[in-house]
Amino acid sequence: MITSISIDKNEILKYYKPMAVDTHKGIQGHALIIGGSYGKIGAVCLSSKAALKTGCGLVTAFVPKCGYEIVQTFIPEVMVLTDVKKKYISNISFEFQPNAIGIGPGIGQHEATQKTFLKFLKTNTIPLVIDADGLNILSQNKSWFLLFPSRTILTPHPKELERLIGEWTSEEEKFEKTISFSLQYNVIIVMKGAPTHVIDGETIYKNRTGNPALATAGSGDVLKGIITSLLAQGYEPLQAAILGVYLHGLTADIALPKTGFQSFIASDVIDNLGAAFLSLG
Ligand SMILES: NC(=O)C1=CN([C@@H]2O[C@H](COP(=O)(O)OP(=O)(O)OC[C@H]3O[C@@H](n4cnc5c(N)ncnc54)[C@H](OP(=O)(O)O)[C@@H]3O)[C@@H](O)[C@H]2O)[C@@H](O)CC1
Ligand SMILES: Nc1ncnc2c1ncn2[C@@H]1O[C@H](COP(=O)(O)OP(=O)(O)O)[C@@H](O)[C@H]1O
Ligand SMILES: [Mg+2]
Repeated sequence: MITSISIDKNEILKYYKPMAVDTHKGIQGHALIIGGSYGKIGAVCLSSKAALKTGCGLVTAFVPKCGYEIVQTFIPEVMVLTDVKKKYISNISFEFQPNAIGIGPGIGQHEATQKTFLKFLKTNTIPLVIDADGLNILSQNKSWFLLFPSRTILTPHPKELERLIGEWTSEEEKFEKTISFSLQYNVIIVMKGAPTHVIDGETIYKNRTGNPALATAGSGDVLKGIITSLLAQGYEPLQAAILGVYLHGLTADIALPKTGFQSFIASDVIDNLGAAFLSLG
């Protein structure tokens, strides 16, 4: 039976954990953001900065070599690992244990990237968020769906969703197909849109924050960083998805009187995360 729940402040306060007084960066969670390709390193910069500004203690970005100085300069608080290739990722490898991994922003669909993504999926056991070209690669290789770790979070926009589940002819059918996908693979689907819905099997969570100011390049990359950060901090995957979309939308609601719809950009999401957290009390 389908259940519908609103994502509002009441719902969020069931999950939200203020930071403990005696915490330190070592227990605040370490997020790994894997992505980027020549011309799309910005997606990783936005995602990584959003992850740090959402409260995880450490963030590492894994990018092709051309991204090294870009990420280090954009956000020195983030650590950077590089692939052997200059313009795209060909061999995902890291020698530490992150608490959550977000993969996909700006990663492209180079054949070598697809290969290393498959190898990564076969061995990875760390909580995972997949976005953007990570989803597009999967859509081209549907047998890989069986490799999702249980409770993986997928964050498709409508076009990415269509590539994953196929076309729909009505809103009702879109929800039916997304629910079936979530049940079949035991994944949580953040169906981005206006508004965004989080689908966990037959439970549909409808977000109540956000506005058209979010229709701007990179705002999904930022959302992915926020959700990965919450996952790294120990939130359950469903809680991380719900709290993430709520905070993301709230930043746009808070900023709107200052920026208007048109001049709000993805960095404004990041800049308003502090105010969004403060509004939770
Ligand atoms: N600064 C950077 O480095 C940035 C890097 N980025 C990276 O670029 C990569 C490609 O990502 P992408 O989403 O731009 O391309 P893609 O998957 O072809 O989808 C585009 C098509 O989807 C549709 N569509 C989208 N939203 C929709 C909606 N709400 N409602 C309905 N339809 C919607 C729309 O289709 P149309 O309506 O035109 O048919 C549109 O043409 C990815 O890795 C990402 O991380 C970007 O994040 C930007 C900043
Ligand atoms: N009109 C709108 N109202 C509310 N949220 C929106 C609107 N348009 C876009 N968004 C949000 O902005 C984000 C866009 O994500 P995405 O398309 O992946 O952007 P990008 O790939 O450029 O980072 C999603 O979270 C989506 O829900
Ligand atoms: Mg996107």
